[in-house]
Amino acid sequence: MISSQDITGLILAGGRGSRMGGVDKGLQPFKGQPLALHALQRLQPQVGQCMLNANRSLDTYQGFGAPVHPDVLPDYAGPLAGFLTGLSHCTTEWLLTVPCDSPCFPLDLAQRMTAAAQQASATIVLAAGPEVGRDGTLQVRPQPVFALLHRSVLPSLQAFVAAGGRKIDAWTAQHPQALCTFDAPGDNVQAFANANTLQELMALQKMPNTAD
Ligand SMILES: Nc1nc2c(ncn2[C@@H]2O[C@H](COP(=O)(O)OP(=O)(O)OP(=O)(O)O)[C@@H](O)[C@H]2O)c(=O)[nH]1
Ligand SMILES: [Mg+2]
Repeated sequence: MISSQDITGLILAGGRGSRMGGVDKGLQPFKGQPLALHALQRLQPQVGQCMLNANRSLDTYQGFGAPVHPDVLPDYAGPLAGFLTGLSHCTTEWLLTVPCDSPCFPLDLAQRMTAAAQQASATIVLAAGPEVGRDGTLQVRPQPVFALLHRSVLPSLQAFVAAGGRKIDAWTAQHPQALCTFDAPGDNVQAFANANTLQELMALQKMPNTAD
């Protein structure tokens, strides 16, 4: 069994936030506290230790009480740059990533992701969960910024990004991987709701079933 102590949680807060007008998204308030702090507090009880990946306002992120690491790659290379940064600083067997802008993620994320890793003997597990499709219906889709990565995949990720690779699925496809689906009865259909714009963030705050 994989113990929670074998997992380092990583909050991804290193993006441009362009759809939010270029603000530092992790610092935008959600229910009275910064999004990234909210995500950190939701992940901390699930794992042995946590760290934050951010590229701006590093002093503010430092104040959240977990180590802060800016991207090891320049120029906002995307979420894989966050994965690479996290794996580069990870001293546990596993790294579990969550984005800062989906503050309602499952409280049993780590437990179910590690169970999926063991069941499939996978070195990479991606979450899958409901999302509102273009036709307005809920569809279960991969949520690839929610990733459980075994530390052994670091050299492969280094090589992939060094060759210019930026797409998460193109990289994960190179490894034994599993999908962990969060669509059981009782699972929150809003668990992976994502605030990319200020309007989406306001809507997320007003949703009734997003409380901890
Ligand atoms: N470290 C790092 N993380 C990133 C980067 N780009 C996106 N992310 C993170 O990946 C997750 C998903 O990002 P998006 O919401 O698609 O992108 P964003 O940059 O936050 O916002 P947009 O610029 O509006 O796309 C978020 O947690 C981001 O913080 C990057 O260049 N570096
Ligand atoms: Mg997003």
